[in-house]
Amino acid sequence: MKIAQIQSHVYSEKMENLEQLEVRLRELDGQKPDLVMLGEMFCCPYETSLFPSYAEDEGGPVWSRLSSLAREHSIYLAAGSVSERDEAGKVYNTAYVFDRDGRQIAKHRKVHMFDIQVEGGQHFRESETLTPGDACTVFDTEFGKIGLCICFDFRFPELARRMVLEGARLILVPAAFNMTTGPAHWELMFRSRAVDNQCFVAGTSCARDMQANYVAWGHTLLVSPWGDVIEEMGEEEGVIVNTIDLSYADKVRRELPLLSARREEVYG
Ligand SMILES: O=C(O)CCC(=O)C(=O)O
Repeated sequence: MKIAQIQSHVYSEKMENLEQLEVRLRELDGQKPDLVMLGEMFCCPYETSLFPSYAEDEGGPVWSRLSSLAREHSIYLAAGSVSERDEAGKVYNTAYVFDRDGRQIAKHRKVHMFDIQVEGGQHFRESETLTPGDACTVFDTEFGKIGLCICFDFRFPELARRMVLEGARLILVPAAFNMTTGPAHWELMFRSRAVDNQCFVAGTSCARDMQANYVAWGHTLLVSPWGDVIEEMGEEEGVIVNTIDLSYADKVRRELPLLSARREEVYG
């Protein structure tokens, strides 16, 4: 499976982000990626006050464009996350995945709200304007099952474990760590989840913008089921493309049988 991760700049003009994505996808065509992945809130500046005004219904203009792009390029498009509004007017941080025909095959609403207050560091309160989702998301592809969650969700090992128990051998995490938690926990978290769950993990961030209200850490990365960083970017815009074989997760699980040796009765 060839996976491309796009670390893009976030423009405040929503549709400009889609235009840039189109350019990137055309550039990527020659490499024939199977799955293309984007960062968290890739078409909305990461600010709680902006989430409601950027929000669209499922099926709205951004959704439709993403679906068409997946079909035109014949790719699985894990379209980072976007701001979604439901019929009741509630707003969610939502990740959609489209298949090669542009059909939506997965939808994950961020379950854990990113409400933190680090003394002398990052403050953020997603719950000011967002509503949490309440589901664990795993979807099927021609390569097997893939798990999906959003940024802060991945700090909760229980969620990743559940995805893996439901068959995921790759977990996609559109994310946006910051200048406080990025250097401390970004790579550590991805490598820990990969090692514990013996699966590939792909974390895709937007590029760093020092002018933005919330400064993203960047460092889009891909980690193997053995915990090796296959590739990690810096903070700039760009794309990484890697070929992975999900059956490698089976090999690691056979050789170092952690998942099968669990003792649920002891853990309670
Ligand atoms: O967990 C972190 O440090 C960052 C989380 C975050 O930025 C998010 O959930 O969007």
